[in-house]
This record gives sequence, structure tokens and C-alpha cells, in this order.
Amino acid sequence: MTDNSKIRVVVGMSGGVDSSVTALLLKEQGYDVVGIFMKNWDDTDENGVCTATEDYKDVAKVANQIGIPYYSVNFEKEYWDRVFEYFLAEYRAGRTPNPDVMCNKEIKFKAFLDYAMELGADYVATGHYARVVRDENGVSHMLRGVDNNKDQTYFLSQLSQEQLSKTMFPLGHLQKPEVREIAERAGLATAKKKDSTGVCFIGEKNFKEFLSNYLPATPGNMVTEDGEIKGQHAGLMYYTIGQRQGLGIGGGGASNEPWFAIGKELATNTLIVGQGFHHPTLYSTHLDASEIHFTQDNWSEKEFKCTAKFRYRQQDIGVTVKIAENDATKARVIFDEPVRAITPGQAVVFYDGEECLGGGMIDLAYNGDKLQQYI
Ligand SMILES: Nc1ncnc2c1ncn2[C@@H]1O[C@H](COP(=O)(O)OP(=O)(O)OP(=O)(O)O)[C@@H](O)[C@H]1O
Repeated sequence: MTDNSKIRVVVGMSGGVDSSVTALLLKEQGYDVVGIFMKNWDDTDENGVCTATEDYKDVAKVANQIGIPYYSVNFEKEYWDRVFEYFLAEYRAGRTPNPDVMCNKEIKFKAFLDYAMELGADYVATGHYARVVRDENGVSHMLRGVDNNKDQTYFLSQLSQEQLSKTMFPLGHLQKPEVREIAERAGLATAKKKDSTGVCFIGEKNFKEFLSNYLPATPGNMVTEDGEIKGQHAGLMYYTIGQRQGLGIGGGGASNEPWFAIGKELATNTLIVGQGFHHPTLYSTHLDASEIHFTQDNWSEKEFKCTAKFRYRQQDIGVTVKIAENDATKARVIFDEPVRAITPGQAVVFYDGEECLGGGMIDLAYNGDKLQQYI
């Protein structure tokens, strides 16, 4: 067996079962493991209880069970400046941001990675469901987690070769139920802990209420494409393209089908609504993206075919990517078949089979010559 004892791995421990098992597996493989809990958000609730305190207690319990040192580090300022400000700015611009993509890029694999390196780490590890494979030339490739249901490469698509070269994802070859079994067999304190859901700083809180604490909600008209006013919306930021819930309009009309948010007009604060899940305005043929980024260095292909995902829980479909001639951070992504509810602000992520090639942020969607969503 190789001697890993001189290789220091700093594990991001959230107090959840995934990162607990990550630390356990690395310790069993003989690495010099250090656990670190990041406090990124002051989430003291109205009763003065902070869930981070509870989570850190779980980190302490698990670290003691495994026999590794553990610490906590505070990145509240970095998180606020680099993730939360972006999150608010995107909503202000009428888009639907993806804070997890930004958190991985700026916090977990930048602020945290830099901090770990200062502690003498060779690698950082997290409980993400993804794999990193290093080829014979020392190049790191990010592959999907083998658990299709849990694969998190979508959120990791903005990582660079530099970041990946210092990263381990020990759970990538496991199914989630196997991870729970390992935790139970080892008797880890977090073995039965519930998975966290939703955006981490919002948690179980009411999304609308949360957002209204930071951004003024400006009600406006809900209007059909023909200009008929169907009612009032509570504020454009509360609606995502393709969404049905919360519109509060019954069927009616010629088809009697339910209503969906099919577009936003920021200048007039108007939500465009249309009837039917398959409303034609919800379908796009291509999109424009910015912040195009590849997990490999020196990507040179200007036009290529691959598959792409436009939201987290979605099967990828065939696309052609054309990088802009004068700006390699921009691209047009043309779909093999029309795609429903392309959402500006979300990530578009490219795959070649199992490998995540990178991706970008969705700016605009089109149906043929027609610009979708009016923004
Ligand atoms: N507060 C934190 N401190 C340190 N590492 C963290 C923290 N939050 C998340 N991570 C790391 O990022 C990984 C993925 O985060 P995500 O929020 O998707 O966790 P998860 O799937 O709920 O995992 P877990 O069961 O470990 O909480 C975690 O497994 C952990 O390694």
C-alpha cells in the first residue's frame, strides 16, 4: 500500500454526512487529514440560535470519532462580497442566479483552498458527488459522480485546472445510499442527519420573505403576449421562467390550461404569462452565454459539438458551441432540439461523455431570430 501519511488533505466539513464520510475515507487511506468548518453566513435566528454552532458541534464529534484535528474559519465577509452581492445583483437585473456555482468558484475552491494551502495542505477534499481523474500527463479531468441522482459537476463547472489539480472528491465513485451505510457502519454521529436542501443561506426559510429583506419588491402587471392584463405580480424577482406556482391566475381562456411565467420585461416591470406547460414562447433554439470557462487550460476549439445541461436536474442534450470571434469568454450554444425554460442567470454546462468540460452563464435565449424573455 502506498504511504499517504506525508500527504496533507484538508477536508471541508459541513457537519453533514457526506463530508463526514469524506474525512473518514481519507483517514482510512492513511492521509494526514485535517477537518475545517467554514462559517460563511451569520444565521442566528430570531431566538438567537445559530445552526452553524450546531453544525460545528457535529464536525467536532465526527472529527473526534475519526481521530483528526479540526478547526473553523470565518469567510462571512468573502461570502458576502463575492457570492451574496452577486446573488442580489442578478435578481436586480431580472435574472435567476446560481449561488452554488459562485460559492464553489469563489469560496470553497478559492478562499478555502488558499487557506488550506497556507496550512500546508497538498489537497483539499469535499463531499461533492464528482470525480477528479489525473491522466499520465498530470492533467486533471472532472468526471460526473457515478450516482446520477447526486452528480454535482453542474455546480463545479467553473473550476479551473489549477483548482482541480489540488482537489479530491472521495465520494465520486459512490452512490449516496452507500455513503449513509459507511457512516452507519462506522457509527458516525452524522450518519442519520438529514441532508441540507435549497440555497444554503436560505435553508428552510421562506424564499420570498428572505429576498424581501434585501431587495424592495415592486409589484406590477402580469400580461399576456397580446397585452391583456391578467393580474398583478408581487415583484419580478420572485418568478422564474417556466414557473407555474404563485401566479394566482386560474385557467380560463380558449384552452383552459394553467398559466406559466414565460417572460419578464424589466423596463416596464411586467411579467409575461402564457397558457400551457408547452407554450411555444418557453422553447428556445439557442442561447448566448458569458463567463465561458473550461476545466482544461488552453482550450483552443472555436466550434465544437458536445452535450449540455441548462439547469441542475436535467438530462443533457446535444449542442454545438461557437466561441465568439473577438471574445473567448462569450459563446453561442445551439441546441439539437428546442429546450424549454432556458433561464438567464443559470449556468450552461458542457460535457463530453462523463467529463465536465466547463461552461458559462446564460445571458439570453432565442427562438430562431426571436429574442426570448424580453429582458
Ligand atoms: N460550512 C462548510 N464548511 C466546510 N465545508 C463545507 C461547508 N459546506 C459545504 N462544505 C463542503 O462542500 C461539500 C458540498 O456541499 P453541499 O452543501 O453540497 O453539501 P452536502 O451535499 O449537504 O454535504 P454534507 O452532507 O457534507 O453537508 C460538502 O460535502 C463539504 O465538503
